[in-house]
Amino acid sequence: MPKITGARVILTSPGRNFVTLKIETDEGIYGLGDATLNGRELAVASYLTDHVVPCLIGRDAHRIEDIWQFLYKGAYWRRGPVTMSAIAAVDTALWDIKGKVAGLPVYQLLGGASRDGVLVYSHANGATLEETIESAQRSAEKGYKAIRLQSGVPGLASTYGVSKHRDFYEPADADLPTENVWSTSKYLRSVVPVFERAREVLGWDVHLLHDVHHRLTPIEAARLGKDLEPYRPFWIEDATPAENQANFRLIRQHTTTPLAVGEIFNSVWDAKQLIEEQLIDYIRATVVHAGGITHLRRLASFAAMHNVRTGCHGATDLSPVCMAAALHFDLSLPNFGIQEHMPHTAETDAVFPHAYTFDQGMMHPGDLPGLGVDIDEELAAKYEYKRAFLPVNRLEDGTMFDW
Ligand SMILES: O=C(O)[C@@H](O)[C@H](O)[C@H](O)CO
Ligand SMILES: [Mg+2]
Repeated sequence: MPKITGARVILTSPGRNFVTLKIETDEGIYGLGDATLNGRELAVASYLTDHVVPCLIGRDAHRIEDIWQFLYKGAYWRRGPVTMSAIAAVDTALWDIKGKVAGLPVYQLLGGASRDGVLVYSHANGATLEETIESAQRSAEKGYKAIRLQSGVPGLASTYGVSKHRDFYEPADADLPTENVWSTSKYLRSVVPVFERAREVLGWDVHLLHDVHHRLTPIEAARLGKDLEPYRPFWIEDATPAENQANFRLIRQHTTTPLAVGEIFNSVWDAKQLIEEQLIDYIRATVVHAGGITHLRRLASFAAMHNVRTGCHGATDLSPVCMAAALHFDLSLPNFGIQEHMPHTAETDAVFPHAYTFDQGMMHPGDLPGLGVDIDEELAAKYEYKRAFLPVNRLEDGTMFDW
């Protein structure tokens, strides 16, 4: 059995912050886990270094489930994004080690491939409708079969999903939170024209998605869902905040537009009612924020019983280590739906060399033993951690709102 001899946190910021856990064993094999919690990175780093690493030394690295239960039950204070991201990093690193010891890619340990490749969706952004459509056309030319459309809202200076950099949306770049201004009525008027134009230009063979980013009330979301029905969106995401899971009942009663939620969830318990009552179609939880591969499998199995498929979060606030883990998970899962794909910068890819590939709108985790992703520690050390926040949002009268 591989015995854990050391574990440490590696901070790096090749354009944005990433937290990585590296677990070493006496057999010279090591594993990696992503522990990045966008905007709160150091909290997870400390949780790992100060409270988790000392408990790992000397343990059998093969006992993934037991270590998961030890960290979850042993914390006493259960769940929450910091705790669950820390547990996820350990869990992911242990799957990586198990794969390397077995000489098999992680998806083989999860039951083997359930499909040839993983359908991914890209981001199309633009300050105006026309810019967004052009961005979507570039995605289609790259081979994407599914595209998320986010467009600037006429009358609002800036909004979620719209970037100053062409085709690349990266919100967490401010030393203190940037303040955006929001108007629901202006937004609601702007969405349908984007979908209408996208169908005219891109046709019907491509899946179109949209992220509402928790900004509507249930009745407003119901209206948007109905208005978008003629354009057959693949989903609308985070239509309303989900702390109160019953919120989704109202949306569901009014529209057949598929609903996705859960990138900010960290546990199966965050989605219990949503799944049991079949209030959603896609669950967005992913490896790093939802307790690792071990917990995400549990969530996906539960979802499968209620016709809910997965649609893992895959923005650039998750490192290539999480992306690799998500792809192994996606490939193996019977009730996989879609995977978000927001390519990392060349700087990030150089710090995290990886075996996963993109071809014609599909991704594959590759066949290297373990996760097939590494970290170049020398290069990583060149990019120092830099404090960064996500933006906040206020209504036009100054009221604090959901971002
Ligand atoms: O669906 C998404 O990719 C987004 O909601 C981002 O992950 C979020 O804004 C944090 O950067
Ligand atoms: Mg989202």
